[in-house]
Amino acid sequence: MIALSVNLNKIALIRNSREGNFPDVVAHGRTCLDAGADGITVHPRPDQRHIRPGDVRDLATLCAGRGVEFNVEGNPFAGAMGNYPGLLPLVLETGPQQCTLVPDSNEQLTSDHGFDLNKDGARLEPIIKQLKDAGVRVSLFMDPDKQQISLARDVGADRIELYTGPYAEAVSQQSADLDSIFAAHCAAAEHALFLGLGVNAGHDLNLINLPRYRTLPGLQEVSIGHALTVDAINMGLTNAVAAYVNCLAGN
Ligand SMILES: CC(=O)[C@@H](O)[C@H](O)COP(=O)(O)O
Ligand SMILES: NCC(=O)COP(=O)(O)O
Repeated sequence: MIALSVNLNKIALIRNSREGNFPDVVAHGRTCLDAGADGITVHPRPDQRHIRPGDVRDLATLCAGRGVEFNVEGNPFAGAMGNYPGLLPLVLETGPQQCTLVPDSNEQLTSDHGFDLNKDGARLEPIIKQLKDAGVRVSLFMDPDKQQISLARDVGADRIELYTGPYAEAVSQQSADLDSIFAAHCAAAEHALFLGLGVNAGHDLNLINLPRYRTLPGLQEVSIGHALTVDAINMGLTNAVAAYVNCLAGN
């Protein structure tokens, strides 16, 4: 079974376009879980363009109460900004089951690459240890590069999350490179499994590109937000979550 973790960033983005709490991010998280999602993902960014620290606290409480996985993503090097305390303090305070470390700069529109662990491995290692000592599973956002994935194991990660943006783009463009891109993801996943790492995946996955991606060897979890939120506009959130659950089950 491949777990579906629904990313609520885009619900928060709409909420932040007005004063007040509409739509309510926690209520939408509850609806996703009621509809069959296995967990919730958020990616707080220092500029608080969508998820705010208070959302992380409230969703941690929701997920703990439901006994489901809470996955907090972000850049561990970004530091505090305003009332954003920095990823590590927020994760250590809220105790999610999983923290996915992502090498984003504050200026990025969205995540667009995995870690270069030749560059960042040494400073990630103590952060990973601190998170694991606190009982938080650590996943690293990675490109499908076997040498880099070996380094992910060496710095102590539990899992990798394969960055699926280029795969999704190749599907949407009907690119001639699609088969080789997916083959590289499969080889990367096999390598991670061989090293004892778990395999997650995410970014721009949708109902069109997921049927193939779900066949990735050993895939444990996908986190999906943008496309699922757009689908929810058309079909409703409960139906959208159910569609993704069915798709992951191969139906
Ligand atoms: C790591 C990843 O691929 C997603 O978390 C993505 O970065 C979503 O973040 P935004 O919703 O800010 O684009
Ligand atoms: N980790 C990927 C994620 O949480 C969702 O990304 P997207 O579906 O919003 O592109």
